[in-house]
Amino acid sequence: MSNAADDPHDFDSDAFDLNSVDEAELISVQDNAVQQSTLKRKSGEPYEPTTTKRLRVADHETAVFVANSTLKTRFGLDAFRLKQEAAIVRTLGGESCVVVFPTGGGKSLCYQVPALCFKEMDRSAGLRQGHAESGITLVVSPLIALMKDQVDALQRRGISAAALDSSRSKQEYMAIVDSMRNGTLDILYCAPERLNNEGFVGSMSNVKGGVRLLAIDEAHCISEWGHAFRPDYLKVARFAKEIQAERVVCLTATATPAVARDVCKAFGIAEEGLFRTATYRPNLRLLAKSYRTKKESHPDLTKFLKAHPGPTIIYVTLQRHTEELAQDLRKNGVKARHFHAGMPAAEKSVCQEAFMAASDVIIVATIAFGMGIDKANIRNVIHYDIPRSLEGYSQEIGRAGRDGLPSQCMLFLCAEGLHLRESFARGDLPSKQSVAALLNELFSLRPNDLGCIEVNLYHQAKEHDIKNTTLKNIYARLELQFGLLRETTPKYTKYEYVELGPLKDDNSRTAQIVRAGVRKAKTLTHVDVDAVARSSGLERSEIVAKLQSWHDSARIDLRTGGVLNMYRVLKTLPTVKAEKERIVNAVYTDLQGREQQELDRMQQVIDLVNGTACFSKSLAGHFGDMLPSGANACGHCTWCEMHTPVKVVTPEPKPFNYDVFEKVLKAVSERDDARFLARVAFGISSPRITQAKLTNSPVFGSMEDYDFTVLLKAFESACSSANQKR
Ligand SMILES: Nc1ncnc2c1ncn2[C@@H]1O[C@H](COP(=O)(O)OP(=O)(O)OP(=O)(O)O)[C@@H](O)[C@H]1O
Repeated sequence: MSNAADDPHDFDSDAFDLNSVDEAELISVQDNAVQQSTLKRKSGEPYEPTTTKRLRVADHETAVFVANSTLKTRFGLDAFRLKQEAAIVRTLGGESCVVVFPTGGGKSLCYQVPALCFKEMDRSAGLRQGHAESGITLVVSPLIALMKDQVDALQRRGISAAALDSSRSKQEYMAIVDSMRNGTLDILYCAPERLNNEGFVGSMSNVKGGVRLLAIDEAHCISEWGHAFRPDYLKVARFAKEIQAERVVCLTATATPAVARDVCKAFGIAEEGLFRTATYRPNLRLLAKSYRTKKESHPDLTKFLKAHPGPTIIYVTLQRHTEELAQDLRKNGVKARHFHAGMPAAEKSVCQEAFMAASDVIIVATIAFGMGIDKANIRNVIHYDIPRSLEGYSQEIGRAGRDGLPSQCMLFLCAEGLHLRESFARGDLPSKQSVAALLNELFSLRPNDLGCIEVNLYHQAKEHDIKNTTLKNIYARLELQFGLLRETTPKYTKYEYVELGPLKDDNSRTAQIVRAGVRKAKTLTHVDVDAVARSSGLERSEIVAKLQSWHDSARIDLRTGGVLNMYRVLKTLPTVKAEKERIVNAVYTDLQGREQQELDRMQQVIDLVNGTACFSKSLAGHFGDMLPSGANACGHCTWCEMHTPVKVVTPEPKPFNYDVFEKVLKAVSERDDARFLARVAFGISSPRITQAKLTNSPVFGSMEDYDFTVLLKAFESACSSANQKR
C-alpha cells in the first residue's frame, strides 16, 4: 500500500498543525502568571460540573421561552427539531448532556442557542453584573475547515464568534483574547490539540464570567472503544475540570450504546442527559453485492449508476483509486470526478462546488469527501471498498436522501477491498521491541530546567518504526494511565527569516538582544532561540514574540520548523527494569487490543450483509435502536428482497509459497523484527519500510493473499533461526 489513503484514524491531519504562528508561546507570555496556579487544581477524578460559578438553576419555563425566542430572533428558525429543545433546556438548567443526532440533524444549535441564552437568562434572573459577566461557550471541534464555516455563518447572523487556529495573525489572535477577557465574545471554537497548551488552559480558567458551556463536537472520539478514538480527546474531561466549565454538551452523529456510556461516564452525565434520535431512515435502501474481483464488478457499477441517476458519492479507500475509478467511469460514458484530501485546496473546492451545484455529478472520493457537505438530494452513496466500520458506513450513507426521497446505498464486497482494509487495521501495531526501545529511550531522558522532556515525534516514529498516530496514543497512555507525563505547549526548534524591512528602528532591549544573537547566512538569518534565551536571561517566549511582531509588521518573513513536543515530567521516570517492562507490557497489550478491535469492526460490516436478517434492522440494533414499532424488516434492503446472505467470495487458500517467501528474505537482509518482514510481504507500509524504500520493491505486497498471522509466524521462525546462527 504505497499509495496514500485518507488516514481513517485522523480527520484531515493537516487541520491540526500549529505551524506558522507560535501563538502557543504568545499566550503563555500573557498567562504565565495565572497558568501555574490553575494547573495546581488538576486532579484525576471524573469531571463534575462546577457549582462554584453556577448562580442559579434556570427555571424550566423561562428556559423554554428564552430558547424558543432566541431560535426565532437570532437564527430565524420557527421551531426546534428532534430533541433539540429538550437538550437545550436541560443545558440551560445547568446540567450536562450528550446529544446523538444524525449528520445534519441540527446538533450545532444545541450549543449555539444556549450560548446566546445565558445573557438573557442572567438578565431575567437579575444575576451577574451585565454583559461582560456572562462568560463564554467554548467549542472543541477537530475540523478547522468546519469551524471556520460555523464561525462565518454565526458572524453573518451578527453573533460574536471566533475560532482559534494556527492561521490567525498575532493581531487577530490578540483581538480574540481581548474579546474573551472583556466579555464580548460569545462562542469560541478550538481544536482538541489546543488543550495541550498550558497557557490556553490558564486563559480559559480566567475568562471573565467563566466558561458557561463546553461543547465537544465529534464526542465519540473520547471513547477508547469507539471507531475514531483520538488520544487528545481523552484529555477533554480533565480540561473541563481544570477550567471549571459549568456544564458540558457532547455531540456526535454515531455512538453505539457502549460509546455513549463511555462519553456519559467521562463527564458524569446521568442517563436522562442522553438525547438520542432514531437511526432508521426509511427512504434509504441498503443494498450489497459480492464479487470475486474488482474488475468483475466494474460493468455492474456502470449499470447501477445509469439505472439510478442523480448526485452520487462513490467511496473508495485509496486516494489513487479515486482518480483511476473516475477515469474508468468517464471512459464508460459516466460523468465522474474524483476527490481526496491530498488534492490542492483550489481543486478540492472546484470539485465540491460542482457537486453542490449540479444534479448529475458523480464523485469518486475517499472519506474526506462529505464532511460538512450539506446537499439534500444525494441519490446514491456507493461503497466500492468495504467501509472501516458500521459507524463509518452509517455516517457515510447518512449523506444520502436528506430530502426524504428514495435513495440507494450500495455496498460492493470484494476480497481486494477486504485486503486493503485489513492492511490498514494491521498497519498501526508496531512490534513489541519497537515499543520497548521507544520507552527505554524515553525513560532515560533527563528533564530540562523546566522539568520537561523534549521529543521529536517525527524522528521517533522513523527511528522506532511506529506510526505517528500510534506514537501519540502511547504518550497519551503514559500521561493518563500512568500519570508520568503531561503534554504541554510544543515548541519550534528552527526559526529563520528573510529581512524585508529595517529592523534597526526597533530599539527595545529584546530587539537588541535578538539582533545580536542571530547568525546570518546568504539569504536567511537563523535564530537559535534557546541559545539566545540562555545567554540573555530572556524568556524563550519573549524572543518568539519579538520575531513574530517583526513578521506581523512585514519587517521579516519568518519561517519556523522542527516541532518539538514537550512533556512535563510528573513522576520520576522508571529506572528499574521490572517496572519498565511492566509499562511496556501494558502499553503493548493495549495496542494489540486496538488492532483486534479494528479487525472486529471490519467483520461487523461483513456480518451485516452476510447475516440472515434485515440490514436496516441489524444496523439500527448496532446503535441500540430498533425499526419503528419494533418491526422485523424494512422491506427494501438486499436481505428483505432476496433472503440470501451476501457472502464474501474469498479466493481459495493457497499453499504456502516458499519461493516467494525466500525472495522477501533475500530482498530484506534484517532479521531483527518479524513484523517488519511480514509487513513488507503483506504490503503494509511503515516509517521504516518507507525509509528503506521497500514500497517500490517487487517483494512489497508479494504475499498479500496470505493470512497475515501465518506470515508473521513464518517470519518469526526465520528471524529466530537467523539469530541463533549468529
Ligand atoms: N430546528 C431547526 N429548524 C430548521 N433548520 C434547522 C434546525 N436545526 C438545524 N437546522 C439546520 O439544519 C442544518 C444542519 O444543522 P447542523 O449543521 O447543526 O447539523 P449537525 O447535526 O451539526 O450536522 P453534522 O453532523 O454534519 O455536523 C443547518 O442548515 C441548520 O441550520
